[in-house]
Amino acid sequence: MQAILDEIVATIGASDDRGKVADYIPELATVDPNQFGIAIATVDGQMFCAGDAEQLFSIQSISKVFSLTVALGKLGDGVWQRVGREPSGDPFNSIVQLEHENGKPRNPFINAGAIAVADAILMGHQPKEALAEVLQFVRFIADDDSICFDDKVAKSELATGHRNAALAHFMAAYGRIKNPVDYVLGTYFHHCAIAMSCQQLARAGLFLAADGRDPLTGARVVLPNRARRINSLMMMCGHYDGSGEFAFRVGLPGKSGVGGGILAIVPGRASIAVWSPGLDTVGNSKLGTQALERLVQATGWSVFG
Ligand SMILES: NC(=O)CC[C@H](N)C(=O)O
Repeated sequence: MQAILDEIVATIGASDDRGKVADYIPELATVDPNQFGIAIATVDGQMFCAGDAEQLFSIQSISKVFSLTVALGKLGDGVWQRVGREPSGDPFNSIVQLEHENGKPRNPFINAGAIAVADAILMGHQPKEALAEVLQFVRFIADDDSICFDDKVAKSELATGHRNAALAHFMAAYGRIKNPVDYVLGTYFHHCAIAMSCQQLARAGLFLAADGRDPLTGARVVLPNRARRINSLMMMCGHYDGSGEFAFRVGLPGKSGVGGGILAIVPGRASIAVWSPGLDTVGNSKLGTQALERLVQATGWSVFG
C-alpha cells in the first residue's frame, strides 16, 4: 500500500496540469497549488500517508457529511422534510431548482441543502452552540481534540458569500429557514472552514467504512443503517454534477470540497483522504480524483467490483 501511495505522489502529485484553485473565497486563493497529500486509514488500524498528508487545509464541503450526521442524530428522519435525497445535476451553488421545487434543496451536499441542514442543527440555539456541537463531533470521530475552525477562511467567506446568502434568503422566503438567516450562514461558513489534514480526515471517515462504529475505539457513532445511507448519498450527490463521473471513474462514496480535498469511503476496508488544491471545471479536486482513480485501479477497491 505504501508503495502505491508513493507512486501516486511521484506521478499524479507531480503533474503540471493541476486545475485551478478556488478564488471566489479570497482566503482560499492564497493556497499554494503545488501541494498534494494522501492518507488511508484502514479498519484494522493501519495508517498509510504520502506527500503533504499532515498539512492542514480547508475541508469546505466535506464538512457537509459531518453536519448531516449531526443533524440526523438530532432530527432523525425529520431531516428529510427539509432536504431531499436526489442528485441535483446542477453546480454546487445553483439556485434554479429551488424555485421549481418549493424551496426544498435536492440533497444535503449542495450548498442550499447544507444551509438547510445548518438551520436544522441550530434549533433555536446560538451559532456558537451549534458549531461547538459540530466541532466536538468531528474531534470525536477523528479522535483528535486539536482540530479547529480557520477563522480567517470563515470571515473571508462571510464577507464575499453573497450567493450563499441568496440561497438562504430564497429558502427563508418559502418558510424553510427557521432561524435568523445570519445565524444560519454563520454556522454554515464556519463548519466549512474546519481545517484538517489528510491524516485527520481519513481517520474521521473510518466510522463510515465500518458500519457506523469507530473500529479503533469501538465507539458506536451511528447505526449501520445510517452509515449505509450516508455512503449512498456520498455516492450519488457527493461531487455535485460531477457525481456520475466520479462514480464512473472511482466507484466509491466520496465527498469533495472546494479546498481541494476529497474523502472517499471503501466500505468494510478503509477511509481515504486526498488533497490537491487545484479544481476541475465542476469544482472537484482535479488531481485528487485522478489519484483515487489510480488507487482504485491498483487495489480493486471500487464498490462495483
Ligand atoms: N463545494 C464547496 O466546497 C463549497 C463550500 C463553500 N463554503 C461554499 O459555500 O461555496
